[in-house]
Amino acid sequence: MNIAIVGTGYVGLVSGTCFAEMGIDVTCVDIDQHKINRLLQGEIPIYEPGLEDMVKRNVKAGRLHFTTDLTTCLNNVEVVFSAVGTPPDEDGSADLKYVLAVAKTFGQNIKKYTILVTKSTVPVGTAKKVKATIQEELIRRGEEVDFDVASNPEFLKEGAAIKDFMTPDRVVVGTESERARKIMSRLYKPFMLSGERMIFTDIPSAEMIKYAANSMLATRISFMNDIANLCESVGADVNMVRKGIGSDTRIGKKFLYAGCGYGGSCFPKDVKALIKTAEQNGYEMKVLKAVDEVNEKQKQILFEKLQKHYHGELKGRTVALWGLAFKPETDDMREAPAVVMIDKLAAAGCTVKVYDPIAMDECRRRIGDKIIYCKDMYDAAMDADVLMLVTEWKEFRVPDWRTLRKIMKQPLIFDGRNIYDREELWVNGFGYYCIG
Ligand SMILES: NC(=O)c1ccc[n+]([C@@H]2O[C@H](COP(=O)([O-])OP(=O)(O)OC[C@H]3O[C@@H](n4cnc5c(N)ncnc54)[C@H](O)[C@@H]3O)[C@@H](O)[C@H]2O)c1
Ligand SMILES: O=c1ccn([C@@H]2O[C@H](COP(=O)(O)OP(=O)(O)O[C@H]3O[C@H](CO)[C@@H](O)[C@H](O)[C@H]3O)[C@@H](O)[C@H]2O)c(=O)[nH]1
Repeated sequence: MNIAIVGTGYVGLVSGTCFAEMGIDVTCVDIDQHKINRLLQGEIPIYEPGLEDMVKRNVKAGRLHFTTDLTTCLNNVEVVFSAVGTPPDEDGSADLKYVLAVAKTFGQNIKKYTILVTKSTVPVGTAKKVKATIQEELIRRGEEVDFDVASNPEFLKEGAAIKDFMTPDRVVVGTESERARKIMSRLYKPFMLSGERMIFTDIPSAEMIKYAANSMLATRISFMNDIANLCESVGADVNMVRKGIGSDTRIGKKFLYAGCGYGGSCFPKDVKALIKTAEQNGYEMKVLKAVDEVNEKQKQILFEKLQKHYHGELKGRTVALWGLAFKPETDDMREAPAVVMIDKLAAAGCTVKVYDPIAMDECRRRIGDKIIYCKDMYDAAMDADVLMLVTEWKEFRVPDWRTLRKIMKQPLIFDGRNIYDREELWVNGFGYYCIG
């Protein structure tokens, strides 16, 4: 089977490579010539554990190709996945210009039955717009070519993307034709231990499932952040509360970790987009508005604690920041809490020394030279008044407390992900603040 995947970002490159791993012939297409050139030279433009080896293996096996030319490869494929970005518009709604541009090229060039599958996260009603765009182009050409559209939202998490794609909890496919459904079943068969994890729906439901899933997960996080803040006021321990409620199987253990806010390219934008979709349909998503508001505040909470500790006198302090990426195992800094923290610290007149195992280059690209980039975690902590942990990379979990106490100006830690043991830090002579 031959397929094309348009958009060679986190979703497109991972999905394409995983399909190729299953023996499918995949052409990955991107308009970014620089990105495609790098891929053609064997360079992987993003950091995702395990991806580089898998890309190389499949390129070598002749099953994975890269191009900027969607037009030509359309002649040879049965299915085209659209995995382009859907960034937030100024008003918070999803910007569909890239999705519709792909639909246009598809309509202008298909010569035989092909399915255009939207993998990007798009609001309900997008498939209709995609279909109308293709039909318009076919009318313009004066030709009739059979095609289908389908919705196949992606649920992978960055940092665990390959595992998530290879062994998905479920694959959701919204279709409106039996022919498309059969082809999609065949395509995903290698990933299914049993057919039960393949969920076929109508297209609007598939589009909604993606937003509802992300919104539910974001809701759990904001709820736990609210609980953590209350725990602090009443003298309860949020980690114990998490264990206590998570062991109720109706609640479950995952996505209950309090912290300095959720970031990334998905939760913040998808929560906002769903609020907007509701508004456009005359409905108010009260819960989600609160989820978003709690998260915006939560990203500032460590800074507020720091301000309180120093009675508002932050000017001239040196702060070491451990972690820049929005979560461990990725170089992605989109909507990362670290960005908010850096802005606040810099505006307050602090010197900020940062270290992240993978996201240093990405940070330089985004933030430039207003902060100091350090060669390792201890270099960042050297002569710092305070150490702030924002991203819970594994290498930060068991630091050498004795060394830290020696090299820091003051032994003071603000833990934005609750990874350290309060008692252990006190025994080692550190001042310790966490979430909750
Ligand atoms: N990042 C994630 O973890 C994740 C997970 C699930 C779903 N999603 C959704 O998937 C979509 C893609 O996300 P991403 O993080 O991979 O985005 P990304 O920004 O990493 O990649 C998008 C790619 O699309 C390319 N592109 C844009 N227009 C194009 C066109 N007309 N033709 C060819 N290429 C084009 C861009 O150059 C870019 O390389 C979004 O809708 C996102 O919400 C993302
Ligand atoms: O208990 C938790 C779990 C996560 N987070 C934060 O939430 C954000 C998002 O984390 P995660 O969901 O692991 O990463 P993403 O790659 O953004 O994945 C989400 O967004 C993707 C894009 O839509 C979906 O495909 C995934 O299913 C969904 O988990 C990060 O800042 C985490 O630090 C918490 O604060 N507490």
